Amino acid sequence: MSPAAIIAPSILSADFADLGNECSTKIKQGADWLHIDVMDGHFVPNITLGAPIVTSIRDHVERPSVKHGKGTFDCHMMVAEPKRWVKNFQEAGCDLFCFHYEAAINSTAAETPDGDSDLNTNPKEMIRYIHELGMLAGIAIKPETKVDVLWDILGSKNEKEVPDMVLVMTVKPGFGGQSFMPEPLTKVEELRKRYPDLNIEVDGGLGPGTIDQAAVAGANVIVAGSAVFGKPDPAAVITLLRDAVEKQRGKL
Ligand SMILES: O=C(CO)[C@H](O)[C@H](O)COP(=O)(O)O
Repeated sequence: MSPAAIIAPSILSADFADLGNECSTKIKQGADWLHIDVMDGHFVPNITLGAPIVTSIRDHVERPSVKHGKGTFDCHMMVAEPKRWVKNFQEAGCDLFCFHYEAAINSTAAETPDGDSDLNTNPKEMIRYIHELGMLAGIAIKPETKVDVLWDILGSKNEKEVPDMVLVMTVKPGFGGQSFMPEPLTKVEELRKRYPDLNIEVDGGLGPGTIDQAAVAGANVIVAGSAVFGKPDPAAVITLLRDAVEKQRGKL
């Protein structure tokens, strides 16, 4: 059976002028994690936020007391040079650092803000580095990236190099409010078949109309931005998303 449902509202659709309150309210309304979309204007054609904002919202949301627990900051790093920001985000209060496979393999520079210039951004090295800094590690793939690129990483004999979560994008990364792409769900199915215990996250266009397809495919970590923030009853949407996943797990 797949792991329990985890609902992670994407703050991309929050009121940024009231971000601390928006985040703490979503946790009170039943969210498990907060999905924090970090965009650098290079990896994706949009700019959002950096570590100082994560530090500010951390003051409003208690740190999880257990691994994967309530209040986990799931930082989705849509940045061209993810290794530069690992330490920076750990210090800011990030719990799960999720980088893009495509960025890691194409990254040429990895100088951190401290001047640490380790140029090795191989995905397994990245995962080890994130774990050494005490965070959970996630690896994300864009809709056009084949799932096969993950087999070597997920099959690593060194547990420090194995990710805690795989994120399968169901929209092109860059903007909230896009239409859900069903094609990437075949990747979720294959991941779930091979790795029954893996946390598999889907992100992009998820809401009441699309959650069932994602849940049937085997996703258990559900990111939803525009379907949750600014809606009249966010708690009801969060419950609906959770129930769809739990139904597939035979828990409802
Ligand atoms: O990573 C993202 C975009 O790159 C967002 O997290 C995602 O699109 C969520 O927004 P919505 O639920 O409105 O589609």
